[in-house]
Amino acid sequence: MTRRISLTQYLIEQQREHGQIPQELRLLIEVVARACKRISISVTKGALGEVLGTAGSENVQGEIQKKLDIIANEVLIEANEWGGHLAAMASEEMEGIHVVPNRYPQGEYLLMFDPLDGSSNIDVNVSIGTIFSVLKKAEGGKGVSEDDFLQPGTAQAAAGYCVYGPQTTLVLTFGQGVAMFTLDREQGSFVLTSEGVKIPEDTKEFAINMSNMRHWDAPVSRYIDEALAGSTGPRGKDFNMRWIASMVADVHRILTRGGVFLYPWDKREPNKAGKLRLMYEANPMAFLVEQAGGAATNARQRIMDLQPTQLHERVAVVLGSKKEVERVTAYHLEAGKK
Ligand SMILES: O=P(O)(O)OC[C@H]1O[C@](O)(COP(=O)(O)O)[C@@H](O)[C@@H]1O
Ligand SMILES: [Mg+2]
Ligand SMILES: [Mg+2]
Repeated sequence: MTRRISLTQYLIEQQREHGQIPQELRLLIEVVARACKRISISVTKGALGEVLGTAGSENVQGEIQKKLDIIANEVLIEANEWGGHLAAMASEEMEGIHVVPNRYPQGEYLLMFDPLDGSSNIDVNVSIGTIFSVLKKAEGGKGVSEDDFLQPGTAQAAAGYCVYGPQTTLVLTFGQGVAMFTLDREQGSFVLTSEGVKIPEDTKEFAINMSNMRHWDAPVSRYIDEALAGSTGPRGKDFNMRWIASMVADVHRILTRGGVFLYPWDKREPNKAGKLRLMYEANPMAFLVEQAGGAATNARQRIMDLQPTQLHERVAVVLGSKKEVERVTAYHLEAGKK
């Protein structure tokens, strides 16, 4: 039975008793959690809060922005910029970095986020979320620039997400395991509901957008064909499929009961490494999944080892139950081509 302590208590415990997190980082996570609470309130209001629908603008990736994409981005920036823990922020929804204005105290951390993940699910009342990753600015050097953000996932000081579903759940790692907190709406606080989260090594459940099948690379088709062949095929067991189309909700299911998630490179846009973003989606999720005993690759290499070359870099993603991720990766390495 998990101890029912608040997020604040948990963080203080990590800081004081286990010496795992510096005070600045603890306070930063508290602010992010507060912002997620505010986003959760907006999400829950739905049509009543006039937060549904498109905003009539495009983000830097050329994607139509939903009202909630913009609201969530603003909430995260406003909540974090005056706290004194950050040097700068970067978001999927903004072209350049957002440097903490001079009027506020400057900190040494860098915060990256996908303010609203699963945008296509907002209007249809399906789970969506916020994904975030924290890096530390390298010591020395004046000011802060985009280059400071270009650190591999292994450098993350913390990562997490908040999923806005039937429950609002905050999931966190500082590199010492994964903890989950459920929002108690009456108390207005996140309460620890699961510690030492572990993803089973084996699974019988995969998540992939099957409508892209004709565009897949041969190793992806091989893996899915074998799974679909079920108990009479080479895998000797029946597989189930799930695709929520909110990475945050698909990863939450995998952290909860196992499974494998794939958003592979495909032939639609051959020059694009993948659909998902390395800094705002893949790295934080890879950190969480590895901390829960799973694995995360771009179908060839460990995601967290990749050296980013640009803020909005895309990447192919295979993550979840370790043995399945190893299998998909091995099929790609065997094939030896993209
Ligand atoms: O439309 P598709 O191909 O199902 O893609 C769904 C994927 O796109 C995403 O929605 C991309 O994230 P955003 O909504 O933040 O742009 C992922 O959450 C999800 O896994
Ligand atoms: Mg996203
Ligand atoms: Mg998004």
